[in-house]
Amino acid sequence: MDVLIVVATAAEAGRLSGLPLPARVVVCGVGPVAAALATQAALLRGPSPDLVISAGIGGAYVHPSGVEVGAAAVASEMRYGDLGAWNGKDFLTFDDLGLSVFPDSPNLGAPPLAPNPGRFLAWAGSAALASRLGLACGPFITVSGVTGSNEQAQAQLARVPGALIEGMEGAGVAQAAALHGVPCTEIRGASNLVGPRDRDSWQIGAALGALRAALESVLEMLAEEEWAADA
Ligand SMILES: O=C(O)c1cccc(C(=O)CC[C@H]2O[C@@H](n3cnc4c(=O)[nH]cnc43)[C@H](O)[C@@H]2O)c1
Repeated sequence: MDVLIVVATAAEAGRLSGLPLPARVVVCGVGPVAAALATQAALLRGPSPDLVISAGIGGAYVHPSGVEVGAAAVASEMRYGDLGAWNGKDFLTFDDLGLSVFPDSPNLGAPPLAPNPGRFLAWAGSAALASRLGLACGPFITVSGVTGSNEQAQAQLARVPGALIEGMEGAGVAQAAALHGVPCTEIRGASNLVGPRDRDSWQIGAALGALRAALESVLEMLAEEEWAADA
C-alpha cells in the first residue's frame, strides 16, 4: 500500500526519516490552508497513493477518555473546529448555517464527495488499526489558531463530544484527499493539553517519539495484504 504522509514542519519530518517504505513524507507548513494546498499539489504531482495520513504533534482534549500527553492517537474523523460563524458567544457550524453541501462541480473532475465539507470521515480501517496498536481512536479537530483557554476547549468538546486531539492541519489534508477520492486518516502524538497556553509544559520530544512509533507500526501493518481491501 502506497502511503503519503503530510506533516506541518521539518522537525516532524526529520523525526520520521527512515520510515519503512513505501511512504512519502510531504512538509506542508502550519495551518489548514497550507495543509490542503500542499496535499493537493502532492496528489496532483502523483503518483496517487492508496492512503493519505496527516501526521504530527497535537493538543490532547482533557476528559475521562482523553489521551495523555506523550501518547499517540488515531482519528475517526477530521473536523474543522473554527470554520463557521460566531453569533455572540455561540459558534454556528456549517451544518447550522446550511453550508454543508459540497458543490457538485463538474469542473473539479472528482466524484460527488461527503456532503459536509466541515467534517471528513477517516479511512475505514482507522479504528481497527488503532485497536491493533492499542491506541485511542476518536474525533480530531482542526483549528486555525491554537486553543488558549479552558472555556474554548470546553466549547469545542461540547460541539464535538469525545474529541481527542486538536491540530491545525488534519481537516485540510482530508479535504484535499477527498477531492482526489483518496482515503485519509490522521495520527498525532499529544505534545500538550488543550487549554491555557503553557508553552513550557509542552512535551514535543515525547509526542514525536510516540508519533514515530505509531507510524512505524502503521506502515508495517499496512504492508500486510488484508488492509489493502479497506483503502
Ligand atoms: O505558543 C507558542 O509559543 C508556540 C510556539 C511554537 C509552535 C506553536 C504551535 O502552536 C505549533 C502548532 C503546530 O503544532 C500542532 N499543535 C500542537 N499542539 C496543538 C494544539 O494544542 N492545538 C492545535 N495545534 C497544535 C499543530 O498541528 C501545528 O502544526 C506555538
